[in-house]
Amino acid sequence: WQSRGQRGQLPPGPTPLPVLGNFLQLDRANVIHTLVKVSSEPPLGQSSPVMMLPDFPSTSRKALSFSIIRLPGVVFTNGERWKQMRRFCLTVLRNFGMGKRSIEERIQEEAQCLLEELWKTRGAPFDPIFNVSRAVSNIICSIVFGNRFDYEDETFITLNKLIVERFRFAGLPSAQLYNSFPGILKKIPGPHHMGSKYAKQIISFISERIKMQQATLDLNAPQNFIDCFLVKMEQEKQNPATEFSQENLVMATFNLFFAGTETVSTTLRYGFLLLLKHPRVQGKKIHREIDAVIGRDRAPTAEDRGRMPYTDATLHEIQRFSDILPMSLPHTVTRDTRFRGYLIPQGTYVCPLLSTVHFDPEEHQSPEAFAPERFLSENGSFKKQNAFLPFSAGKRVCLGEGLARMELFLFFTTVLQRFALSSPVDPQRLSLVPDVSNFGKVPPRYQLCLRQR
Ligand code: HEM
Repeated sequence: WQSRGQRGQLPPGPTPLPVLGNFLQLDRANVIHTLVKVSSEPPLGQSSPVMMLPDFPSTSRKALSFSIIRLPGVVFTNGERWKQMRRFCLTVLRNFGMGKRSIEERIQEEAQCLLEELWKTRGAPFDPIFNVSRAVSNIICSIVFGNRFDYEDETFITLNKLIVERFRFAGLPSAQLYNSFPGILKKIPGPHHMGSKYAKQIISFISERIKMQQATLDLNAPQNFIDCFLVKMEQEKQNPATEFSQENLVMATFNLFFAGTETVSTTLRYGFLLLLKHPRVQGKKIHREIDAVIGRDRAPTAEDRGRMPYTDATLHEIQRFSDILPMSLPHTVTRDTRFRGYLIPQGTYVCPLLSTVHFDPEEHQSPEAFAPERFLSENGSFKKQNAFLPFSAGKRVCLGEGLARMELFLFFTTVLQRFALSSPVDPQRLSLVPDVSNFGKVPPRYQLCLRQR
């Protein structure tokens, strides 16, 4: 109440309750729905929609800004630490992409391993969740750990399950409740602790790997992200202000491993589901384009994308429609900021709603429909859309965008080059309603059948 009265220039939002803030006004099964709805209702006397700031209880807002600034790693950090971590991660990703085996070749090889796995299904219905996530995960694993894992490796299977569950958990009401009242809920047992339990297990695996690599490190020949970080730690060990610490190593590795696995695999899973729901897109158009441009005798390459406008448009539409990070990641306003005539005070915790971009009816005709054609011009060439920000924008834009785009294209076309996808149930009955939609948007589980082409 105080801040509203004092400033009088804050963006409008629903009236918060004492202690609870706006918590009870959120549709907890679909938080994004509430946020998008409120953000698109223009306030009295204004014609343009305004960003709405959900009022979480003030204690948690403080706690969130505080923890965001202090967490180690690259994703949930700010200032000098973020600058150094981001620069380092980008350099390593780039260098490993230019090594003797490029990232493109690694993805092509992994896509062949995925095909072998898929062949084993012999047309029977299966849930693609872990086949896809293990293949995708192996790419970031080869960059951060320096090796891929066998799909049957027990540790790898467990890690992938943990990542899937951790991402899903972030979208559940219990995670939301925990974020809103961390001080109290930390002390009370219950399912809201599952998120940190999953994260701790992944972190413990990473810490073990680091120890192993530390023991065998050749300072003159670093082989992967962890090695490069260890070399940097050694070089900076006399610098008391260094950001190249053990803690940042563990969390930056966790950030890359997690972000590099779950995002791409969730998008692909949503993509295959959308193709089942819309057989016309797959059969007539994508298969035809793959046959015309790539044929059946060689593997797809990143270069093919430029000559495959329909497939490119479909991948863009899959990313727009699946909108897997509808609130992007949390940001903090670093100084008092004027926005459309309102004042957002320094230190305010804000979530850019990427959903309002992807489902903006003024930018996309019938935004609820899946229509790759919206990314095509009249003559059939690829048409860029401004209202397309799955990787967000600005200084904090996704660090793995280039890698993600290459993975999406190569995994998608390699699978579709060899298989026709079909659903064991009538496509009309397939649901596209996300399993959870909050921090992350997760597609419902479904069964898929593959027929060799
Ligand atoms: C389809 C795949 C992906 C999508 C949709 C996606 C989306 C995003 C979004 C929306 C952000 C937040 C940007 C912001 O704060 O404004 C982000 C950040 C980030 N992503 Fe991705 N991402 C994807 C794949 C990847 C991959 C493969 C990696 C691994 C290399 C990765 C690593 C990161 C990291 C480290 C950040 C934090 C960057 C920073 O804070 O400076 N992402 N991503």
